[in-house]
Amino acid sequence: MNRLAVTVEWHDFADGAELAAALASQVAVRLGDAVRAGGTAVLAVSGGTTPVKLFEALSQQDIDWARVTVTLVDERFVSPESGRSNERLVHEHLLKDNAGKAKFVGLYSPASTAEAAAIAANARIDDLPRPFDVVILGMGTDGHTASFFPGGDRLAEAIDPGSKALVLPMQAEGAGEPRLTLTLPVIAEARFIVLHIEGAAKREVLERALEPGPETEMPIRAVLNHAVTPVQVYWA
Ligand SMILES: O=C(O)[C@H](O)[C@@H](O)[C@H](O)[C@H](O)COP(=O)(O)O
Repeated sequence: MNRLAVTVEWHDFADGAELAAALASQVAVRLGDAVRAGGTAVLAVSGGTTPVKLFEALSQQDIDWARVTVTLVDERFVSPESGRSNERLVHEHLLKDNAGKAKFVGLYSPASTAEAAAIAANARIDDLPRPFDVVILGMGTDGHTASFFPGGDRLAEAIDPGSKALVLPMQAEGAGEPRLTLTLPVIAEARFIVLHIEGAAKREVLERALEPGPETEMPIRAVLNHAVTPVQVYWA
């Protein structure tokens, strides 16, 4: 495996609340700087259960949210009304209060198949300024991030650093519904990449992923190996 220079910077916290406050403040600084420098900023967030406290803390940050576009790292191919929808999660916990002024670009659209929805999402992501300013990733205990699931039907393309696609559909044993995911290049090129994980089990999984091994076995390795900036690990 071509192991590039992997740099991670650890930021450890006593608990999730302390982590959420610190990370929300750091993300707000980065977004504020980006807006002052270029007029706009793009933040891509992941779903799941871990980021809820972070989203709540972010929604209170006092920055020029009207110039920020929030998008998703990945999405379940379900309607935004579904309890499984990341778009719904972001609307409920992040796009409110101060952050209610932000624009939102989702990955889901009511297409007949995840493939068709991915093509539509690809066009929407292509319309956004890149590289993104901030990308916040989660990780599963199987070593997946985004919807880069081990055994995923489109995993090879999704983690190909030369992928021309920006969004791909993904089906995998551990994924539940069909997924829509940003591809590796969109994530790896971001100006500030955060990996937000909580608990001892996920820390052990990440430490194993930092050892040499196939990216297809622990797809978080694809981000660790190709990120253009040090991956900021926020752990509690
Ligand atoms: O849509 C999703 O599920 C996420 O984008 C996914 O990549 C998530 O970050 C991990 O599965 C961790 O999820 P938890 O935070 O729920 O452990």
